[in-house]
Amino acid sequence: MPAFKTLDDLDDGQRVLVRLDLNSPVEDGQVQDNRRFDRHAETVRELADRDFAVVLMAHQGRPGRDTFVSLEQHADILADHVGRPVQFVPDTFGDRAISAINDLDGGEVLLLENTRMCDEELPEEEPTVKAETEFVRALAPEFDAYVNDAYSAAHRSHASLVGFPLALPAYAGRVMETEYEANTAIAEREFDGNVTMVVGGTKATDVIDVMTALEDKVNDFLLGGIAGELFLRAADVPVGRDIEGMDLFDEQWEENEETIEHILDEYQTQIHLALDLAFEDEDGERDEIEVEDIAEKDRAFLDVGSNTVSEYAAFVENSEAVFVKGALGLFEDERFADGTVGVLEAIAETDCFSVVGGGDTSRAIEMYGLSEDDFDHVSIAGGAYIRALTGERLVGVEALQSGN
Ligand SMILES: Nc1ncnc2c1ncn2[C@@H]1O[C@H](COP(=O)(O)OP(=O)(O)OP(=O)(O)O)[C@@H](O)[C@H]1O
Ligand SMILES: O=C(O)[C@H](O)COP(=O)(O)O
Repeated sequence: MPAFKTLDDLDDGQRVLVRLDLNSPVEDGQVQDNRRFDRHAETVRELADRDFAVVLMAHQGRPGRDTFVSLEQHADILADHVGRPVQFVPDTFGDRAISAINDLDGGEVLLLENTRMCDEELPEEEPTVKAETEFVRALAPEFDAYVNDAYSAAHRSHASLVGFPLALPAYAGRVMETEYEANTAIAEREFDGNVTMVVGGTKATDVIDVMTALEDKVNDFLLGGIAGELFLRAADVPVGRDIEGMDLFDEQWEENEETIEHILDEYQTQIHLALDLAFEDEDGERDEIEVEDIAEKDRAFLDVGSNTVSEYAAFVENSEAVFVKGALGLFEDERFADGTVGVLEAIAETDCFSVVGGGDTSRAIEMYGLSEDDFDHVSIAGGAYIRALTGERLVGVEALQSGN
């Protein structure tokens, strides 16, 4: 059990400051609705129903990027999910924010402006330093308690995440609680049978870190995506050609070649590589080729093939627990979704303990009509999920734990 307090330990009707992670894709200035809103709405609704005056903090993007925008749109999207109005004030901790907080009654919800618009939020510093910022010192006296629900940002030592737990009694929100439990399961739980990990996606370094950290915990790694092709390359298969506009292979190969070759050599029996791969033929259709028939690096591969899916599905069926990190193909294009979706379907049909993580990969569940209920947990975390899998500590979680 996590050594942090939860909403069950909090008396109703108080004034609470709640950190969410509503960091979202932004297209042409429009904030895109996504699963983070839906998940956090549960925590917000519970607090409002219990008559708390609920003040929310969250971040969006990083200074200098197109995604660094106000949280005004987030308030409207969140209100739809919570089923209650969510007021918004374009201020982080100044007079306007304090006045809006003072005007808030029990059962009402207010969202403050993007925490990263406050200069003291971002530089990564020790919690004790963050607790002394004006940001924390101005807001904390307005509240009885601080709730952190932003598991997916818990790897950042920012003021809104690590400063407030030192200034107020601190509690974990419902998202924090469930994400923590599921994502640390691979490190902390003992499973009776086989533990399988599906690793794909575009980030070779992440995949390598996960495999190295979990070699004792995981019986079988099923590889796909760009990472899988880099491992095939290490096994002397001439693959890893980029599609136009993407530079996914050569740089990552140069950076990771030695480590990939070492891992392949060291953990041979645990590592399973694609048997066949899919590509786009001259007519724009999906076609497949056996890996052993690939003679030249003359085309880009965009998915694992159907024999690979069958083999990977068989591993899944014999597993006690399956963890997923990264997609097996370019699933956003329907022609190349078979690998990712086929393996997710196999997991959904099997009665194993399952966790699916990674912002992109978990999107495939929604896109292809799978039900989240068929998985034990679908994480809304990216960087924090990887860190949890590799056993790395999360400062935001530690700040909650040390306050108790
Ligand atoms: N063969 C391929 N060619 C091009 N893209 C691929 C291929 N295989 C997988 N991908 C892409 O990998 C992406 C997922 O990779 P990523 O490493 O970002 O994983 P994630 O765990 O879902 O995300 P994140 O870590 O960012 O939250 C998908 O968007 C998919 O299109
Ligand atoms: O979206 C995320 O993964 C988290 O909100 C962290 O965002 P960051 O990588 O910009 O700190």
